[in-house]
Amino acid sequence: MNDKAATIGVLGAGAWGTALAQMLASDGRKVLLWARETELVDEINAKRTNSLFLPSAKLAQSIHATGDIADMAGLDALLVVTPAQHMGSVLGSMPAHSRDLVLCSKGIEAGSGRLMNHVAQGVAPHSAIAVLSGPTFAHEVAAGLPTAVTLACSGGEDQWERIAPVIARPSFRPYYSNDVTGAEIGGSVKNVLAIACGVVEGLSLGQNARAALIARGYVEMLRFGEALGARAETLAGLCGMGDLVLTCSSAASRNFSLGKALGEGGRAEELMADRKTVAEGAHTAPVLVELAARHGIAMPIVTAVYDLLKGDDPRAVVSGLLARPLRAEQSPAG
Ligand SMILES: NC(=O)c1ccc[n+]([C@@H]2O[C@H](COP(=O)([O-])OP(=O)(O)OC[C@H]3O[C@@H](n4cnc5c(N)ncnc54)[C@H](O)[C@@H]3O)[C@@H](O)[C@H]2O)c1
Ligand SMILES: O=P(O)(O)OC[C@H](O)CO
Repeated sequence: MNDKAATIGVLGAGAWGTALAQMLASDGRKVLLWARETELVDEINAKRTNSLFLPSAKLAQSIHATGDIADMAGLDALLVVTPAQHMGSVLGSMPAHSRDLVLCSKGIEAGSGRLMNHVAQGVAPHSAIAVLSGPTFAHEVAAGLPTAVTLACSGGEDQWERIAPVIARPSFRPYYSNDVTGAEIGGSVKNVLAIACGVVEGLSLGQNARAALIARGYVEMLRFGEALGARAETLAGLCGMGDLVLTCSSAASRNFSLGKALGEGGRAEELMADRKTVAEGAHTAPVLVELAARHGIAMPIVTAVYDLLKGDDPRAVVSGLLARPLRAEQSPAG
């Protein structure tokens, strides 16, 4: 595939899909953007805005929106940017084709416990899967601010050489990895930890507590990742530690802000019902707790987030975390 001639599309016109389309179109390249909402297709094509999910951006002329997923079928490369729980159904509704699928969602499928690359490979067996993940607030990428990501390619360096030039831009810099599992686990686990950091903020527990939570949460990410075959060096990179630092320190994160509202006394059910945007950590926490139990891995912070989402009192959950037995920092018991 010649990178200038490669045709590219984005599946999903939430904040992140729209920002990625804008980034890809920043050099004038044509980008086809599939939106689930009919009114959004019309708005993007007529007004060059996405008032539902990314109101801050004025979209490039070379982005064309479609509501017909069959239009995406013949493209060389597709960035898949649906909420994690809907990736299987959206990809499954598209005609089969052999192409590069770059997965940009961060989550684990509830019920099956599958990572997104397994979900995608199940419904699109002829595609070559890659995972794009890292510290990436959509509004900053749409504004052209400098951003670096991990681009983990299941097809190794051949796939990287094919897709990196199609995706990279002067202010959007992918780094190569072949650790697809690590790239996915970093992005999925950090969302749950960001909720925990938001709770710390909502309860006014201070900066020390937040730093402790980031460091101890990272140990949980490492422990879980290594059990599932991720490499520690991947989790130390952009898609793990990089994204953890971003999301755990900014109220611009939907996960952090959900946690903050929980810490301030909001009820999880009501907070979730009011949202039109996705806070993936709330969907990932229950399945992560299940997987951790299945693999015999201690994840006390992830479990605490799960308890909070079930409606437990935040102060009681924090007291429970602090009351655990004292142990060595590297203890597998958490
Ligand atoms: N927003 C960011 O800054 C950002 C950055 C990196 C990764 N991500 C990840 O990208 C993924 C998409 O997030 P987003 O921020 O673009 O979403 P969003 O919260 O802005 O928008 C919600 C999206 O969910 C879609 N949706 C709702 N119900 C659906 C259904 N039943 N079937 C299919 N789609 C449905 C909507 O069409 C819309 O695209 C998530 O996994 C998220 O973690 C987001
Ligand atoms: O707003 P959040 O919490 O979904 O985070 C967005 C991105 O994942 C940050 O990298």
